[in-house]
Amino acid sequence: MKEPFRRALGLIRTLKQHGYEAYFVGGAVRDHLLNRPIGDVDIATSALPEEVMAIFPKTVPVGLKHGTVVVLHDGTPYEVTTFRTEGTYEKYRRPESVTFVRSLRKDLERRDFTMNAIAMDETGQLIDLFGGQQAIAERIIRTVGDAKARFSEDALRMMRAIRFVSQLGFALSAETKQAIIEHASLLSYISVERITGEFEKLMEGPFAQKAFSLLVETGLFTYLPGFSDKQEELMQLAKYDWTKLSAPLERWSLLCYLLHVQQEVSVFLRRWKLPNRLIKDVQTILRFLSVVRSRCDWTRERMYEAGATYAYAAETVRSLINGEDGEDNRRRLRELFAKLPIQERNELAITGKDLIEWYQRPGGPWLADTLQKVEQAVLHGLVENEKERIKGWLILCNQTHGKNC
Ligand SMILES: Nc1ccn([C@@H]2O[C@H](COP(=O)(O)OP(=O)(O)OP(=O)(O)O)[C@@H](O)[C@H]2O)c(=O)n1
Ligand SMILES: [Mg+2]
Repeated sequence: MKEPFRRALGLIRTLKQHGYEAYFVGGAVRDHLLNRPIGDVDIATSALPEEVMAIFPKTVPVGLKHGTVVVLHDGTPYEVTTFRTEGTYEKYRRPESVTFVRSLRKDLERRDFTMNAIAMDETGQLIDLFGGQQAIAERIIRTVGDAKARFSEDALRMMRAIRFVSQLGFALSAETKQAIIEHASLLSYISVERITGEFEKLMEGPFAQKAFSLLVETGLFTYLPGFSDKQEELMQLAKYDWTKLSAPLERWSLLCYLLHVQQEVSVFLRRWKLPNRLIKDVQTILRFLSVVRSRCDWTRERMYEAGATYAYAAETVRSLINGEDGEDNRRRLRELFAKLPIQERNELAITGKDLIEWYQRPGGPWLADTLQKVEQAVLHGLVENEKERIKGWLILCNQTHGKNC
Protein backbone atom coordinates (compact mmCIF):
# COMPACT_ATOMS: atom_id res chain seq x y z
CA MET A 1 0.00 0.00 0.00
CA LYS A 2 1.30 3.44 -0.91
CA GLU A 3 2.59 5.80 1.73
CA PRO A 4 -0.31 8.33 1.84
CA PHE A 5 -2.73 5.45 2.56
CA ARG A 6 -0.41 3.75 5.00
CA ARG A 7 -0.18 6.91 7.05
CA ALA A 8 -3.95 6.90 7.47
CA LEU A 9 -4.30 3.19 8.27
CA GLY A 10 -4.43 3.81 12.03
CA LEU A 11 -7.48 6.00 11.51
CA ILE A 12 -9.36 3.31 9.57
CA ARG A 13 -8.38 0.65 12.11
CA THR A 14 -9.60 2.74 15.00
CA LEU A 15 -13.00 3.19 13.36
CA LYS A 16 -13.17 -0.57 12.73
CA GLN A 17 -12.22 -1.39 16.31
CA HIS A 18 -15.24 0.65 17.36
CA GLY A 19 -17.43 -1.52 15.16
CA TYR A 20 -17.80 0.76 12.16
CA GLU A 21 -16.93 0.28 8.52
CA ALA A 22 -14.31 2.58 7.01
CA TYR A 23 -12.72 2.79 3.54
CA PHE A 24 -10.50 4.96 1.42
CA VAL A 25 -12.62 6.55 -1.31
CA GLY A 26 -12.70 9.10 -4.11
CA GLY A 27 -9.87 10.75 -5.99
CA ALA A 28 -7.04 9.18 -3.96
CA VAL A 29 -8.11 5.64 -4.86
CA ARG A 30 -8.57 6.65 -8.51
CA ASP A 31 -5.15 8.32 -8.66
CA HIS A 32 -3.53 5.33 -6.96
CA LEU A 33 -4.96 3.04 -9.68
CA LEU A 34 -3.76 5.48 -12.32
CA ASN A 35 -0.31 5.67 -10.76
CA ARG A 36 -0.66 9.43 -10.47
CA PRO A 37 0.45 11.47 -7.48
CA ILE A 38 -2.03 10.94 -4.66
CA GLY A 39 -3.68 14.07 -3.28
CA ASP A 40 -5.89 14.26 -0.21
CA VAL A 41 -6.80 10.85 1.17
CA ASP A 42 -10.52 10.84 1.95
CA ILE A 43 -12.25 8.30 4.13
CA ALA A 44 -15.86 7.14 4.11
CA THR A 45 -17.35 5.47 7.16
CA SER A 46 -20.59 4.07 8.51
CA ALA A 47 -20.03 6.03 11.75
CA LEU A 48 -22.18 9.15 12.15
CA PRO A 49 -20.32 12.49 12.49
CA GLU A 50 -20.94 12.64 16.23
CA GLU A 51 -19.67 9.08 16.57
CA VAL A 52 -16.50 10.00 14.69
CA MET A 53 -16.04 13.01 16.97
CA ALA A 54 -16.52 10.88 20.05
CA ILE A 55 -13.78 8.46 18.99
CA PHE A 56 -10.96 10.83 17.99
CA PRO A 57 -9.45 13.43 20.29
CA LYS A 58 -8.68 16.00 17.60
CA THR A 59 -11.55 16.70 15.20
CA VAL A 60 -13.00 19.70 13.39
CA PRO A 61 -16.66 19.62 12.33
CA VAL A 62 -16.08 21.23 8.91
CA GLY A 63 -19.27 20.14 7.18
CA LEU A 64 -21.55 18.40 9.64
CA LYS A 65 -24.58 18.85 7.40
CA HIS A 66 -22.80 16.87 4.72
CA GLY A 67 -21.43 14.41 7.23
CA THR A 68 -17.82 15.56 7.04
CA VAL A 69 -15.52 15.72 10.03
CA VAL A 70 -11.83 16.48 9.74
CA VAL A 71 -9.78 14.17 11.91
CA LEU A 72 -6.23 15.12 12.78
CA HIS A 73 -4.22 11.92 12.68
CA ASP A 74 -0.43 11.95 13.18
CA GLY A 75 -0.46 15.63 12.36
CA THR A 76 -2.30 15.20 9.04
CA PRO A 77 -5.93 16.31 8.58
CA TYR A 78 -8.23 13.75 6.94
CA GLU A 79 -11.80 14.30 5.77
CA VAL A 80 -13.90 11.53 7.23
CA THR A 81 -17.38 11.48 5.72
CA THR A 82 -20.34 9.39 6.80
CA PHE A 83 -21.85 7.10 4.14
CA ARG A 84 -24.67 9.13 2.70
CA THR A 85 -27.13 9.48 -0.12
CA GLU A 86 -27.95 12.88 -1.46
CA GLY A 87 -31.67 12.26 -1.62
CA THR A 88 -33.23 15.56 -2.53
CA TYR A 89 -31.32 17.96 -4.72
CA GLU A 90 -32.15 21.59 -4.85
CA LYS A 91 -31.77 23.51 -8.06
CA TYR A 92 -29.19 21.19 -9.56
CA ARG A 93 -26.70 21.90 -6.81
CA ARG A 94 -25.36 19.66 -4.12
CA PRO A 95 -27.99 19.41 -1.44
CA GLU A 96 -28.22 21.52 1.68
CA SER A 97 -28.57 18.41 3.76
CA VAL A 98 -28.00 14.73 3.19
CA THR A 99 -29.33 11.44 4.43
CA PHE A 100 -26.84 9.28 6.29
CA VAL A 101 -26.89 5.57 5.53
CA ARG A 102 -24.98 2.58 6.86
CA SER A 103 -24.27 1.01 3.47
CA LEU A 104 -21.14 1.56 1.41
CA ARG A 105 -23.00 0.61 -1.77
CA LYS A 106 -25.47 3.46 -1.32
CA ASP A 107 -22.59 5.87 -0.71
CA LEU A 108 -20.74 4.78 -3.84
CA GLU A 109 -23.94 4.89 -5.88
CA ARG A 110 -24.34 8.62 -5.37
CA ARG A 111 -20.87 9.48 -6.66
CA ASP A 112 -20.22 11.10 -10.03
CA PHE A 113 -18.04 8.80 -12.16
CA THR A 114 -17.28 5.11 -11.96
CA MET A 115 -13.54 5.81 -11.61
CA ASN A 116 -14.38 7.96 -8.56
CA ALA A 117 -16.67 5.36 -7.01
CA ILE A 118 -14.12 2.72 -6.00
CA ALA A 119 -13.47 2.07 -2.32
CA MET A 120 -10.35 0.46 -0.86
CA ASP A 121 -10.20 -1.27 2.51
CA GLU A 122 -7.32 -1.36 4.97
CA THR A 123 -5.80 -4.42 3.31
CA GLY A 124 -5.70 -2.73 -0.11
CA GLN A 125 -8.66 -4.76 -1.38
CA LEU A 126 -10.79 -2.82 -3.85
CA ILE A 127 -14.58 -2.62 -3.63
CA ASP A 128 -15.51 -1.75 -7.18
CA LEU A 129 -19.25 -2.17 -7.60
CA PHE A 130 -19.72 -0.11 -10.77
CA GLY A 131 -16.89 -1.14 -13.07
CA GLY A 132 -14.53 1.69 -12.15
CA GLN A 133 -11.37 -0.30 -12.83
CA GLN A 134 -12.62 -1.33 -16.24
CA ALA A 135 -13.42 2.28 -17.09
CA ILE A 136 -9.90 3.24 -16.05
CA ALA A 137 -8.46 0.43 -18.20
CA GLU A 138 -10.58 1.61 -21.14
CA ARG A 139 -9.72 5.23 -20.37
CA ILE A 140 -13.39 6.18 -20.23
CA ILE A 141 -15.21 8.67 -18.03
CA ARG A 142 -18.61 7.19 -17.32
CA THR A 143 -21.17 8.27 -14.76
CA VAL A 144 -22.33 5.90 -12.05
CA GLY A 145 -25.76 4.84 -13.29
CA ASP A 146 -27.94 7.29 -15.19
CA ALA A 147 -25.86 10.20 -16.52
CA LYS A 148 -28.81 12.58 -16.69
CA ALA A 149 -29.67 11.91 -13.06
CA ARG A 150 -26.06 12.46 -11.95
CA PHE A 151 -25.82 15.78 -13.77
CA SER A 152 -29.21 16.94 -12.54
CA GLU A 153 -28.07 16.21 -8.98
CA ASP A 154 -25.02 18.43 -9.33
CA ALA A 155 -24.53 20.24 -12.62
CA LEU A 156 -20.89 21.01 -11.77
CA ARG A 157 -20.18 17.37 -12.55
CA MET A 158 -20.38 18.25 -16.27
CA MET A 159 -17.42 20.59 -15.80
CA ARG A 160 -15.69 17.96 -13.70
CA ALA A 161 -16.11 15.41 -16.52
CA ILE A 162 -14.36 17.68 -19.02
CA ARG A 163 -11.75 18.71 -16.46
CA PHE A 164 -10.91 15.02 -15.97
CA VAL A 165 -10.58 14.68 -19.76
CA SER A 166 -7.98 17.43 -19.58
CA GLN A 167 -6.12 15.88 -16.66
CA LEU A 168 -6.25 12.25 -17.76
CA GLY A 169 -6.73 12.28 -21.53
CA PHE A 170 -9.69 9.90 -21.16
CA ALA A 171 -12.75 9.98 -23.45
CA LEU A 172 -16.30 10.60 -22.30
CA SER A 173 -18.61 7.63 -22.69
CA ALA A 174 -21.27 8.21 -25.36
CA GLU A 175 -24.04 8.37 -22.75
CA THR A 176 -22.11 10.78 -20.54
CA LYS A 177 -21.34 13.07 -23.47
CA GLN A 178 -24.92 13.02 -24.70
CA ALA A 179 -26.21 13.87 -21.22
CA ILE A 180 -23.87 16.88 -21.05
CA ILE A 181 -25.18 18.09 -24.41
CA GLU A 182 -28.74 17.81 -23.11
CA HIS A 183 -28.11 19.26 -19.64
CA ALA A 184 -25.52 21.93 -20.37
CA SER A 185 -27.86 24.76 -19.42
CA LEU A 186 -28.07 23.46 -15.83
CA LEU A 187 -24.56 24.81 -15.33
CA SER A 188 -26.12 28.26 -14.94
CA TYR A 189 -27.35 27.17 -11.48
CA ILE A 190 -23.83 26.60 -10.25
CA SER A 191 -21.80 29.23 -8.41
CA VAL A 192 -19.07 30.91 -10.45
CA GLU A 193 -16.42 30.07 -7.85
CA ARG A 194 -16.96 26.34 -8.30
CA ILE A 195 -16.92 26.68 -12.10
CA THR A 196 -13.72 28.74 -11.96
CA GLY A 197 -12.04 26.08 -9.80
CA GLU A 198 -12.79 23.41 -12.39
CA PHE A 199 -11.89 25.63 -15.34
CA GLU A 200 -8.48 26.45 -13.87
CA LYS A 201 -7.75 22.74 -13.51
CA LEU A 202 -9.02 22.24 -17.06
CA MET A 203 -6.62 24.85 -18.49
CA GLU A 204 -3.78 23.24 -16.56
CA GLY A 205 -4.26 19.64 -17.68
CA PRO A 206 -1.95 17.94 -20.18
CA PHE A 207 -4.93 17.31 -22.47
CA ALA A 208 -6.46 20.79 -22.31
CA GLN A 209 -6.78 20.94 -26.09
CA LYS A 210 -9.05 17.92 -26.07
CA ALA A 211 -11.08 19.47 -23.25
CA PHE A 212 -11.53 22.81 -25.06
CA SER A 213 -12.85 20.94 -28.11
CA LEU A 214 -15.31 19.12 -25.88
CA LEU A 215 -16.53 22.36 -24.30
CA VAL A 216 -17.47 23.47 -27.81
CA GLU A 217 -18.83 20.12 -28.98
CA THR A 218 -21.12 19.72 -25.99
CA GLY A 219 -22.22 23.36 -25.92
CA LEU A 220 -21.15 23.58 -22.28
CA PHE A 221 -19.02 26.65 -23.10
CA THR A 222 -22.21 28.70 -23.59
CA TYR A 223 -22.71 28.69 -19.82
CA LEU A 224 -19.20 29.77 -18.88
CA PRO A 225 -18.87 33.43 -17.82
CA GLY A 226 -18.42 35.67 -20.87
CA PHE A 227 -18.19 32.76 -23.33
CA SER A 228 -21.65 32.58 -24.86
CA ASP A 229 -20.78 34.53 -28.03
CA LYS A 230 -17.23 33.26 -28.36
CA GLN A 231 -17.66 29.97 -30.19
CA GLU A 232 -15.37 30.94 -33.08
CA GLU A 233 -12.61 32.14 -30.78
CA LEU A 234 -12.99 29.10 -28.57
CA MET A 235 -12.12 26.82 -31.47
CA GLN A 236 -8.74 28.58 -31.48
CA LEU A 237 -8.01 27.50 -27.91
CA ALA A 238 -7.74 23.88 -29.00
CA LYS A 239 -4.97 24.77 -31.44
CA TYR A 240 -2.39 25.76 -28.86
CA ASP A 241 -0.25 23.61 -26.63
CA TRP A 242 -1.26 24.90 -23.19
CA THR A 243 1.24 22.66 -21.46
CA LYS A 244 3.90 25.17 -22.51
CA LEU A 245 2.43 27.56 -19.94
CA SER A 246 3.35 27.18 -16.32
CA ALA A 247 1.16 29.48 -14.22
CA PRO A 248 -2.49 30.54 -13.93
CA LEU A 249 -1.44 34.08 -14.87
CA GLU A 250 -0.08 32.89 -18.20
CA ARG A 251 -3.16 30.76 -18.86
CA TRP A 252 -5.68 33.51 -18.15
CA SER A 253 -3.59 35.87 -20.28
CA LEU A 254 -3.59 33.49 -23.25
CA LEU A 255 -7.30 32.92 -22.77
CA CYS A 256 -8.05 36.67 -22.87
CA TYR A 257 -5.80 37.12 -25.86
CA LEU A 258 -7.37 34.30 -27.86
CA LEU A 259 -10.92 35.30 -26.94
CA HIS A 260 -10.17 38.90 -27.97
CA VAL A 261 -11.23 40.38 -24.66
CA GLN A 262 -8.32 42.81 -24.36
CA GLN A 263 -10.56 45.85 -24.18
CA GLU A 264 -12.92 44.69 -21.48
CA VAL A 265 -10.50 42.32 -19.79
CA SER A 266 -11.21 43.35 -16.21
CA VAL A 267 -14.97 43.03 -16.75
CA PHE A 268 -14.46 39.58 -18.22
CA LEU A 269 -12.15 38.37 -15.45
CA ARG A 270 -14.33 39.82 -12.72
CA ARG A 271 -17.17 37.71 -14.04
CA TRP A 272 -14.98 34.72 -13.20
CA LYS A 273 -14.59 36.19 -9.71
CA LEU A 274 -10.82 36.12 -9.93
CA PRO A 275 -8.76 37.99 -7.34
CA ASN A 276 -7.98 41.63 -8.18
CA ARG A 277 -4.27 40.94 -8.03
CA LEU A 278 -4.53 38.32 -10.78
CA ILE A 279 -6.74 40.59 -12.90
CA LYS A 280 -4.18 43.39 -12.69
CA ASP A 281 -1.36 41.00 -13.55
CA VAL A 282 -3.22 39.69 -16.61
CA GLN A 283 -3.74 43.28 -17.76
CA THR A 284 -0.01 43.90 -17.38
CA ILE A 285 0.87 40.80 -19.40
CA LEU A 286 -1.61 41.72 -22.14
CA ARG A 287 -0.13 45.21 -22.32
CA PHE A 288 3.37 43.87 -22.90
CA LEU A 289 1.99 41.25 -25.25
CA SER A 290 0.58 43.96 -27.46
CA VAL A 291 3.79 45.99 -27.57
CA VAL A 292 6.22 43.12 -27.95
CA ARG A 293 5.43 41.36 -31.15
CA SER A 294 8.78 39.68 -31.69
CA ARG A 295 11.59 38.71 -29.39
CA CYS A 296 13.77 41.57 -30.72
CA ASP A 297 11.19 44.05 -29.47
CA TRP A 298 12.30 43.76 -25.86
CA THR A 299 14.02 47.10 -25.42
CA ARG A 300 15.82 48.03 -22.21
CA GLU A 301 12.95 50.31 -21.22
CA ARG A 302 10.33 47.64 -21.73
CA MET A 303 12.25 44.98 -19.92
CA TYR A 304 12.97 47.31 -17.04
CA GLU A 305 9.38 48.55 -16.90
CA ALA A 306 7.99 45.02 -16.95
CA GLY A 307 10.46 43.52 -14.50
CA ALA A 308 11.78 39.99 -14.92
CA THR A 309 8.71 38.10 -13.66
CA TYR A 310 6.18 39.79 -15.93
CA ALA A 311 8.59 39.88 -18.85
CA TYR A 312 9.16 36.10 -18.70
CA ALA A 313 5.43 35.44 -18.40
CA ALA A 314 4.63 37.72 -21.34
CA GLU A 315 7.44 36.16 -23.37
CA THR A 316 6.16 32.66 -22.63
CA VAL A 317 2.67 33.52 -23.88
CA ARG A 318 4.03 35.49 -26.82
CA SER A 319 6.25 32.62 -27.94
CA LEU A 320 3.33 30.20 -27.81
CA ILE A 321 1.11 32.50 -29.88
CA ASN A 322 3.86 32.98 -32.46
CA GLY A 323 4.71 29.30 -32.60
CA GLU A 324 8.25 29.91 -31.35
CA ASP A 325 10.37 27.99 -28.87
CA GLY A 326 9.52 29.59 -25.53
CA GLU A 327 12.47 28.09 -23.72
CA ASP A 328 14.92 29.44 -26.23
CA ASN A 329 13.29 32.88 -26.14
CA ARG A 330 13.25 32.99 -22.35
CA ARG A 331 16.95 32.13 -22.37
CA ARG A 332 17.67 35.05 -24.71
CA LEU A 333 15.58 37.32 -22.54
CA ARG A 334 17.48 36.16 -19.47
CA GLU A 335 20.72 37.04 -21.21
CA LEU A 336 19.39 40.50 -22.04
CA PHE A 337 18.27 40.99 -18.46
CA ALA A 338 21.70 40.01 -17.20
CA LYS A 339 23.16 42.82 -19.30
CA LEU A 340 20.93 45.49 -17.74
CA PRO A 341 22.91 47.65 -15.29
CA ILE A 342 19.93 47.50 -12.92
CA GLN A 343 16.78 45.38 -13.05
CA GLU A 344 14.68 47.35 -10.58
CA ARG A 345 14.76 50.68 -8.81
CA ASN A 346 15.86 49.32 -5.46
CA GLU A 347 19.12 48.21 -7.07
CA LEU A 348 20.01 51.85 -7.63
CA ALA A 349 23.15 52.73 -5.65
CA ILE A 350 21.57 55.92 -4.27
CA THR A 351 18.33 56.75 -2.50
CA GLY A 352 16.30 59.92 -1.98
CA LYS A 353 18.14 60.35 1.31
CA ASP A 354 21.45 60.73 -0.51
CA LEU A 355 19.99 63.35 -2.81
CA ILE A 356 18.56 65.39 0.10
CA GLU A 357 21.97 65.30 1.75
CA TRP A 358 23.90 66.25 -1.39
CA TYR A 359 21.57 69.05 -2.46
CA GLN A 360 20.83 70.25 1.09
CA ARG A 361 17.21 70.66 0.03
CA PRO A 362 14.05 69.39 1.68
CA GLY A 363 12.11 66.68 -0.18
CA GLY A 364 9.65 67.68 -2.89
CA PRO A 365 8.76 66.88 -6.50
CA TRP A 366 12.37 67.58 -7.53
CA LEU A 367 13.41 64.48 -5.64
CA ALA A 368 11.33 62.05 -7.68
CA ASP A 369 12.35 63.80 -10.90
CA THR A 370 16.03 63.57 -10.06
CA LEU A 371 15.80 59.95 -8.97
CA GLN A 372 14.08 59.09 -12.23
CA LYS A 373 16.77 60.93 -14.20
CA VAL A 374 19.48 58.96 -12.40
CA GLU A 375 17.58 55.71 -12.89
CA GLN A 376 17.32 56.25 -16.67
CA ALA A 377 20.95 57.32 -16.89
CA VAL A 378 22.10 54.18 -15.07
CA LEU A 379 19.76 51.98 -17.13
CA HIS A 380 21.18 53.40 -20.37
CA GLY A 381 24.78 53.15 -19.24
CA LEU A 382 25.39 56.94 -19.09
CA VAL A 383 26.71 56.56 -15.60
CA GLU A 384 27.90 53.59 -13.58
CA ASN A 385 25.64 52.42 -10.77
CA GLU A 386 27.99 53.55 -8.03
CA LYS A 387 27.37 56.25 -5.46
CA GLU A 388 30.37 58.54 -6.07
CA ARG A 389 30.04 58.21 -9.86
CA ILE A 390 26.41 59.20 -9.70
CA LYS A 391 27.26 62.14 -7.46
CA GLY A 392 29.90 63.29 -9.95
CA TRP A 393 27.56 62.86 -12.85
CA LEU A 394 24.89 64.95 -11.12
CA ILE A 395 27.41 67.73 -10.40
CA LEU A 396 28.42 67.72 -14.06
CA CYS A 397 24.78 67.77 -15.04
CA ASN A 398 24.11 70.81 -12.90
CA GLN A 399 27.23 72.63 -14.09
CA THR A 400 26.26 72.19 -17.71
CA HIS A 401 22.59 72.85 -17.05
CA GLY A 402 21.59 69.41 -18.15
CA LYS A 403 23.53 69.47 -21.44
CA ASN A 404 25.69 66.49 -20.51
CA CYS A 405 23.02 64.25 -19.09
N1 LIG B 1 -19.64 16.98 -7.64
C1 LIG B 1 -19.08 15.94 -7.07
C2 LIG B 1 -17.86 16.08 -6.37
C3 LIG B 1 -17.30 14.97 -5.78
N2 LIG B 1 -17.92 13.77 -5.86
C4 LIG B 1 -17.32 12.58 -5.19
O1 LIG B 1 -16.45 12.98 -4.13
C5 LIG B 1 -15.11 12.54 -4.35
C6 LIG B 1 -14.13 13.58 -3.86
O2 LIG B 1 -14.37 14.83 -4.46
P1 LIG B 1 -13.24 15.87 -4.86
O3 LIG B 1 -12.11 15.82 -3.91
O4 LIG B 1 -13.93 17.16 -5.11
O5 LIG B 1 -12.77 15.38 -6.31
P2 LIG B 1 -11.74 14.25 -6.68
O6 LIG B 1 -12.44 13.25 -7.55
O7 LIG B 1 -11.05 13.73 -5.48
O8 LIG B 1 -10.73 15.03 -7.63
P3 LIG B 1 -9.41 15.81 -7.19
O9 LIG B 1 -8.30 14.86 -7.41
O10 LIG B 1 -9.32 16.96 -8.12
O11 LIG B 1 -9.58 16.23 -5.76
C7 LIG B 1 -15.06 12.29 -5.86
O12 LIG B 1 -14.04 11.39 -6.21
C8 LIG B 1 -16.45 11.72 -6.12
O13 LIG B 1 -16.54 10.40 -5.69
C9 LIG B 1 -19.12 13.64 -6.52
O14 LIG B 1 -19.66 12.56 -6.61
N3 LIG B 1 -19.68 14.73 -7.11
MG1 LIG C 1 -10.09 15.01 -3.95
